[in-house]
Amino acid sequence: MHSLLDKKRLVAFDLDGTLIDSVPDLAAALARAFNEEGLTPPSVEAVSGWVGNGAQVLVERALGWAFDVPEATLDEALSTRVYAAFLRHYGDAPHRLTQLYPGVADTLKALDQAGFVLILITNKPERFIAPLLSHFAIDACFSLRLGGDSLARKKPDPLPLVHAAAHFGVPANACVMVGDSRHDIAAGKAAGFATVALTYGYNHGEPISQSAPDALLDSLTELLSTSATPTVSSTRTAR
Ligand SMILES: O=C(O)COP(=O)(O)O
Ligand SMILES: [Mg+2]
Repeated sequence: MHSLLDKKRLVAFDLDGTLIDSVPDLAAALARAFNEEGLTPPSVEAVSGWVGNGAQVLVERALGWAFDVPEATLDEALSTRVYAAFLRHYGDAPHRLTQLYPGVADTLKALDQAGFVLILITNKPERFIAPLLSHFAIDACFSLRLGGDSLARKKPDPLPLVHAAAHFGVPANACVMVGDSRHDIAAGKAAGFATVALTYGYNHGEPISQSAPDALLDSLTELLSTSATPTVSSTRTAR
């Protein structure tokens, strides 16, 4: 196991950009919603820069781009309509193009078998969690699943993390947050969790190292390998 997991009991995982590469389906649903309004859909790459603060913010960022206006000045009726259409289209096809990142299923199973409490904390609406986890056959690993609308506040607020730790009676210093975006690392630090960042996900186009996580990994499988000898990734950790 990675040394960061020493004496840890609970590991919280982010979903989009950490366990699954979901942007192709998010972009496809957005494209359908935009087409219904006669709007030009954004590229998949643009969408990857807007993921991280939940579905509603994603739609607002996309509309802000389409009209070249600040999101706060968007027409409310249009935003509401496009958001509803996006939810409908995404719900129809949440895993047509989406893929599990390499090594994810085996890593989760190994951590589960090693006795860690595994939980999922995503900013995605809760309704999409179950179909995605069951499609990729990783649902049984998680003892708790929280979406962006499950509690009063979502990441970067620490509330879902604090809630999960309290739910299982695990002190924060025995918990780890694993994610791909600055919102995961900010929430983890604010909750008193150790933080692990993945370099391959979506972080608004910025290197996640800027968030100074406790560990920076290029693959989730590195959680299973001992880090007693510093690796290329772990030497980057402290910055
Ligand atoms: O829905 C989003 O914007 C991001 O979801 P995540 O928290 O699983 O990365
Ligand atoms: Mg993410």
